[in-house]
Amino acid sequence: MSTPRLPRYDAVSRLFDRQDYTYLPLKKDHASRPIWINPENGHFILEAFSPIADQAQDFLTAIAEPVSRPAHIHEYRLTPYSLYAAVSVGLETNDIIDVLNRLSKVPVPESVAKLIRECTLSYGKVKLVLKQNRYYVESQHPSILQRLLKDDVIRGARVLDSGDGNSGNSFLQNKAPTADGLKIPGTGKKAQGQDAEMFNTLIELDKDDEVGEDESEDVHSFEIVSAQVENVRKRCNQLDLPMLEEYDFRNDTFNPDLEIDLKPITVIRPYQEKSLSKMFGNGRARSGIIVLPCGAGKTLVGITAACTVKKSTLVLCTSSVSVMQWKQQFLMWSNIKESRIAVFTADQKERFSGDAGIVISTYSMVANTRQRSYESAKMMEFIRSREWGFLLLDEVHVVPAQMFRQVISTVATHAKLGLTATLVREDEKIDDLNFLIGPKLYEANWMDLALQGHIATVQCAEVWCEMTPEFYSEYLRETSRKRALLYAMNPRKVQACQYLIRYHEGRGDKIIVFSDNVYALREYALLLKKPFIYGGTGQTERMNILHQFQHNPALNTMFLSKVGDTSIDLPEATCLIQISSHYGSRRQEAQRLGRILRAKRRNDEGFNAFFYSLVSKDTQEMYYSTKRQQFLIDQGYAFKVITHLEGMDDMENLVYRDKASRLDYLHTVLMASERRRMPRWRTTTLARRAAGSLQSLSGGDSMAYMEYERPKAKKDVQHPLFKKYKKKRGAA
Ligand SMILES: Nc1ncnc2c1ncn2[C@@H]1O[C@H](COP(=O)(O)OP(=O)(O)OP(=O)(O)O)[C@@H](O)[C@H]1O
Repeated sequence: MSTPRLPRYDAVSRLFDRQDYTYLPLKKDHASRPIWINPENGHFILEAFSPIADQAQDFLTAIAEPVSRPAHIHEYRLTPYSLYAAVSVGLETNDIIDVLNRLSKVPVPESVAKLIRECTLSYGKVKLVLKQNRYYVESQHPSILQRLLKDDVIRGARVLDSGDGNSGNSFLQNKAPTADGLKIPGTGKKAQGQDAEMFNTLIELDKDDEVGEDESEDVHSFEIVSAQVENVRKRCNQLDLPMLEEYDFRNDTFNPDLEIDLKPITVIRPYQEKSLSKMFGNGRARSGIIVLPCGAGKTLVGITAACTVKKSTLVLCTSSVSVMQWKQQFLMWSNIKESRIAVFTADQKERFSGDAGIVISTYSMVANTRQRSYESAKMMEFIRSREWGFLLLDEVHVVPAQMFRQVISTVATHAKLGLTATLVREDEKIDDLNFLIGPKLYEANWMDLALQGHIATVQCAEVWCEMTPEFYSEYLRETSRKRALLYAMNPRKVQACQYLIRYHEGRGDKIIVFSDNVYALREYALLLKKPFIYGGTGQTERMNILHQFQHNPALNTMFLSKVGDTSIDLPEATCLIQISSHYGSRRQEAQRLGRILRAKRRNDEGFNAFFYSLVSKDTQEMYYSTKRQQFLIDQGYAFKVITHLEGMDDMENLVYRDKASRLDYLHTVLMASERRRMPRWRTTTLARRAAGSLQSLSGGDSMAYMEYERPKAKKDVQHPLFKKYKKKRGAA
């Protein structure tokens, strides 16, 4: 091996310190290649302005985790999970290294190639397939099955007389099913064609050799006892041979078919098609997670997947409001008969007619292990006693891993699809999803969808509001609990809110003002004479306000607590103002932005939606605000900082203009805090209490909404390859 060249030292070298990679030999034609590879940490930098950036982006999203994707330069990170996902959508070790080499300005560093080889050689080689209600461990590589059968646990789980004429001494040999006859657009030949095209352009692969490989080769398998599936899965993970889960739904004659198709008028969008092609690319249903921005139509993706599988489907959502929305969307997009859809919530316990159907419920209803009403217990028996073709899991990022385990062990299902907008990766619970549901199959780029007009273009701004001297001196004196109250109620912030509402109402916008703090929500709304909705608002009043907001031109602003973060589809809204928020939740920030991404007017010429975050200057809120924005910044949003709102101080009827009224107001705020007239509202406490009260009002009990500090990794749930990888990184 040749010795590595040393960095070239020049005038700017000191700025790069250990990140000086000028020693890496640039290829002659590097200018036409779009990727830089960091040999030390497996990060890729993509020049998003390159003519082949689109193809490169497709490829990088398939093999790596997007870290940050602003307009011109994108950053991706290679991880064992991302490589696991790459293999699960059909990419092979050599393809990955070859394509990377084609796209890279420098030869693929050996450290990176080694990681790819280590993580992918064994991944995807073993599949768990449920055929006619029997579980098979399947592989195209007999040697791998032999290796598995040397393991006591796996050998013990094997069915020795499978009853199909096979003695169990030799592997059952059969043909892998072909992808023909698959109906959803983009998952059949066309999607494979697109993939093939990309590969051909990039690596000039021989199509016959590579693309159709899976369809022509023999596969080998052995049957395992269904009660041992979980143990075998665990054991395979420990042996660095994780099993991919696939459902051969077209050959499943055991489970009755469900009559469901997309309506002819339903046209799915290209990115929805692409995400589904990752799931159904080889004619079977792969379990995994699809990540699409808020408002990009995850519901239709889930419905199209259900229309493809055409077997009994269980849909789980976070609240009873979502349950009703899913039902309505199934009826809107597909031709399913209403009698075939059943709803299972605290208020409704229906069953579908016929032998196949859809049940829509909440995670908490299905995971609940407490004493249940007679009706609920019967409904659970109905769910438990049958085999489900497809399990659709909505908003997987807010559901604790324990709840998933409960659900997954309760429901016998062949394929699982998780849907989410923000897969926050450093949370251990999110990591668990990879193995509880499956790998991430697809993640869309927010900016691309905005450019194509599928979601709105949003101008984001952080408005810095000076604390008034009275509030600030109180702030400096107080404990952190009261501090949070003071920066939320800062009179300059109230004024900014008043000003922005007036300005945007004047432009014809419909405005939602968000506050996590119910006390602040009420006070602001009452002062500015606008309606507000929070957990305690009755259903009739809530519906009335939402209806007025949508249809009454005289009502253009409403205040919403965190009950409005999800499950509220208000395409009329074009402007968001956030006055108080969870202290560091990037996820919540993204979900709030999601409320305006679906703006009806998004395709009007020059249309922009607006997202303002009001922050009290020189307080802790500034730190939390910066932290919250990180996810959106990584998606390419730029937050402008506004330090002065032009004309605000001269505005007619500006609240708290004089010192006396501000002192009065301060007194009221402090008194309110003392008397505990409001919910205890230190942010962490509020979050915990809200999980018990506000969410239960909307049927979302037990949802985890807070973002947690990264907990210590639990040894037993961590994939060994990941451990290995971490160890190596630590040692490096
Ligand atoms: N292919 C399509 N054609 C027309 N309209 C679509 C299509 N896909 C989605 N929509 C519309 O886009 C809007 C947003 O869809 P949906 O509510 O499923 O988004 P979402 O991704 O679930 O958002 P969130 O994460 O905020 O819940 C809906 O009004 C839906 O009807």
